[in-house]
Formats: sequence, structure tokens, C-alpha cells
Amino acid sequence: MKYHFVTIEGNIGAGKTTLAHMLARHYNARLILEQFADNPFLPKFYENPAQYAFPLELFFMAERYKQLKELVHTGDLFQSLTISDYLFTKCLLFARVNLPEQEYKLYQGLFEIMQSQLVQPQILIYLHAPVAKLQANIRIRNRPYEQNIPDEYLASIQETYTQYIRQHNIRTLFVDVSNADFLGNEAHLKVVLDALENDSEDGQQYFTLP
Ligand SMILES: Nc1ncnc2c1ncn2[C@@H]1O[C@H](COP(=O)(O)OP(=O)(O)OP(=O)(O)O)[C@@H](O)[C@H]1O
Repeated sequence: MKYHFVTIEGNIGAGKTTLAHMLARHYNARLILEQFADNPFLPKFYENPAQYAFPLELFFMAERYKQLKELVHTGDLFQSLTISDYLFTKCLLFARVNLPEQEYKLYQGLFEIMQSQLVQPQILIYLHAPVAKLQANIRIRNRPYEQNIPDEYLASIQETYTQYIRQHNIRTLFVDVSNADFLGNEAHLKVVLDALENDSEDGQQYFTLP
């Protein structure tokens, strides 16, 4: 595998964390996982988005910056393999959906200062699933504060991600995870492993699971 820093992205409930664990185990890689459970504003945000969006987004950005900055300090980033289940830019994409214009501009200014000090992954694996499938996953894992997420919110997050990836021409493996079962079906993991190991094209590639 020629990559040293791989990031998995996708909408809420797409299955990023499961796949990140599996890839990290397969490659014996360093794993960086989103610490969303530590964000005290998240349950409050889902109850009252307008009031809590700004502290929520600031908290996420500060935590992710701390986590990813450590990676820069470890120094051996390009001798080993690191898998993360989020991209630092995720902060900005959620902020674009959740913050009013002026707050977004302020946030963006801080984001750019922080982003300039971080290392970017060499490739993104983007897990794509329709909103109905995301809602089904969210129901099954049953985090109480996520049970009333509107379809429209998931659709805007999806749209914001895909627009960003296309506009910036980020090297991305898009995987359709509508019927994914990475834990139960080895052939599904193999699609991702083969894509990582064989890919030679620049830009964006699309995969479905058997
Ligand atoms: N910047 C953000 N702004 C608002 N909410 C966020 C932000 N980042 C994460 N969240 C919320 O934190 C929770 C965890 O999100 P995330 O998408 O990282 O993980 P997940 O849904 O557990 O992913 P997966 O199922 O793909 O492993 C979700 O409720 C998500 O909406």
C-alpha cells in the first residue's frame, strides 16, 4: 500500500468508524477516531441548533486540531500508516450548514489558521449511502440525541461534502455503502483494500459492493 495517511469520510451514520477500525487492524495502522462523545454541546445542539451551533462547532474544531496536531509532532507520519475517520475540513463543512453567515465567516478565519498547520491525508475514502439508509443505521445504533435528525439535515450534509470533494478535486474513492456489511462480508472489505492497493488513476473513482 503506497499511502501513509488515509482518511475515511461520509455522512452521519455512514459507517466510517467501523471501516476505520477494520482497515487499521488489517494494516496494523495507527488509528485516529473522532471523539464526538466528549462534546458536551452535541445533545444540546440537536435539541436547539440555533442556540448551540457555534460552541458546538468551535469545540469540534479545537478537539480535532489537538488530535491532528499531535500527528504532525510524532514525526514518523510518512514511515508508517495512519487511518482517521474524519477530515479536518469536516468542521468547516458542518459549520457551513449549521452557522449563520457572519458566524461562519469568523469560524472560517480560525479554521484556515489551524488548517495551515496540519498534514492532509493522501487519499479519502468517501462512504456514500442514501438518507433512508443513514436513518436506518442511526436508529439501529440508537444514540438517544440522534433519533430525530431531519432528513433535510442529512441531505444538506451529503450535498456539502460531495460538492466540496468535487470542487477541490480531492483524490477520493467513493464507495456506495447502501448494502455494506464490512464486518460480515469479507468481499466488501476486499473492494476497499483492492481499491487502495491498485489505484493508479488520479482524481475520483467510484465503487459498488457485490
Ligand atoms: N462539526 C460538527 N457539527 C455538528 N455535528 C457534528 C459535527 N461533527 C460531528 N457531529 C455529530 O457527531 C456525531 C458523530 O458524527 P460522525 O459523523 O463523526 O460519526 P458517526 O455518525 O458515528 O459516523 P459513522 O457512523 O460513519 O462511523 C453525529 O451526531 C454528528 O452529527
